Amino acid sequence: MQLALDEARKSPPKPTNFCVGACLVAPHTPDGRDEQLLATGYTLECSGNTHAEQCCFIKLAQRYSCDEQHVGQHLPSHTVLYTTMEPCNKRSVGNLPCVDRILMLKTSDGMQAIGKVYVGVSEPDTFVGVNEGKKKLVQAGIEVVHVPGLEEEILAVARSGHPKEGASEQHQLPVSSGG
Ligand SMILES: Nc1nc(=O)c(N)c(NC[C@H](O)[C@H](O)[C@H](O)COP(=O)(O)O)[nH]1
Ligand SMILES: [Zn+2]
Repeated sequence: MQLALDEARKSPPKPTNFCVGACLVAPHTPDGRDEQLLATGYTLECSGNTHAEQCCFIKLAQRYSCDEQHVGQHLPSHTVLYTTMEPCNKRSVGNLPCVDRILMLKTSDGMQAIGKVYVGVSEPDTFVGVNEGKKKLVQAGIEVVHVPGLEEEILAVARSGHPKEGASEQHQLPVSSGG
């Protein structure tokens, strides 16, 4: 999760979303395959209003010269996604939520390419209320695991573009005395 947090710190702060970081990892296997970092991503890394998880998939699609929805065929089985904030389930108009992007990634034998998602924090209800995404992932057989211990740092980075608590009072314009 630390690597994902390091990625999140690279995201340009904005008041209208969170700075999130993600990475895709092929875990080591009993038959000796070493753990391998497949891709990293952070919010707004790729052009457009892109999310961290989405950037991982975009970069892999570029690497494999395929469409984003076919990236799954190039992923080893049981690929793991680390994301500092749980994948979104609702986006602004015209953007596919990251939960749906994860679910569409299938291996060549039709299995979910991503088998496990580690999240640093649940999504605060700042923008979209309750994020129902975890349920959809679990229903598809994807394990969602909360990694405790970095919540404060993750949220501080995520909100780095948001107005500071109480800041609004300091910048209130003096009320004109009419006239
Ligand atoms: N998991 C996750 N990764 C990200 O990279 C990111 N920026 C968010 N943020 C969630 C937040 O709810 C949405 O950013 C707002 O709802 C605005 O939605 P848009 O991003 O404009 O579609 N969540
Ligand atoms: Zn998202």
